[in-house]
Amino acid sequence: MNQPMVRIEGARKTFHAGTINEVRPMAGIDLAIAEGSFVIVLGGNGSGKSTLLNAIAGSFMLDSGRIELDGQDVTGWPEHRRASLIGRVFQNPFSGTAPTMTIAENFALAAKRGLTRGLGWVPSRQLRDELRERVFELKMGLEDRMDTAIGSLSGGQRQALTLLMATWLKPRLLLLDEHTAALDPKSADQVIALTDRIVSRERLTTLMVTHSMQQAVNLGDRIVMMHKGRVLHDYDALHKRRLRADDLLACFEDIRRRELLDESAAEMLHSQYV
Ligand SMILES: Nc1ncnc2c1ncn2[C@@H]1O[C@H](COP(=O)(O)OP(=O)(O)OP(=O)(O)O)[C@@H](O)[C@H]1O
Repeated sequence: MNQPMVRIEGARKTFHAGTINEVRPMAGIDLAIAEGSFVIVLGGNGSGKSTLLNAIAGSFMLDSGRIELDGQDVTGWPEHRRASLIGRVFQNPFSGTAPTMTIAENFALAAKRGLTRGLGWVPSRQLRDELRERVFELKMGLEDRMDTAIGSLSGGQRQALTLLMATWLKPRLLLLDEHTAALDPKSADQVIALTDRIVSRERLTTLMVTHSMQQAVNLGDRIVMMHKGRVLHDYDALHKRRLRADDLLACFEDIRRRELLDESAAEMLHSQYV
């Protein structure tokens, strides 16, 4: 691999260390992601998927390890500095946009990201024209509603617009954290199709967290499977092409079976000493 877009080395993070609530969602992660790669991140609840994305985005500092983005060591960079390189979409469709502002105003703000001066939240003529074209492509009938407050739209419409906003300036890295999980099935399908279109058209380096095995087999060129704060499996494009949703389900069942065995072994050990 030439210089990867993301390089993570020996990343560790423990929350609430030394207390009864101690959790270790990053237990030593090494990962290199090539420019233009679309990586699906899978794993059970609490395996550390969102924490991985948050660590890259700089939502917290690592206990140890290093993160490089686009060839730069960003380990010590605060979140707002990394935001100039990263587009993010979260699970909650109400979190990525300003609800009382119109579609056009929200996009004017998105277009300002990374710039300190020059543009305000009043959209220019050029932005409006470009926006209308891109919103028309969504086929959600929103192109005539540019001056509607975003808060009055459905979750699916908002999430589609949030995705468009997050990718407007072609970020070096796109982070999608279960961005369709809160949507009804039809809207989720629409947003997934849009995701696929934008990511392939712009060749965006992308990490997408999902619980959907179907999305995992249909999208992207690599699957990273997390377990207990580590990368348990890493399937490259060749391997991924042969995978079916059933294979991934079987993999999850195997993890669960091993966990149950570990739990009962621990209980047996505990009962011998109590
Ligand atoms: N900022 C934080 N403070 C304290 N604990 C945290 C923090 N972020 C994550 N955790 C904990 O780390 C563990 C892993 O969380 P994470 O959200 O990364 O899991 P996940 O794999 O995304 O799970 P899910 O599929 O349920 O969303 C969980 O126990 C979570 O409570």
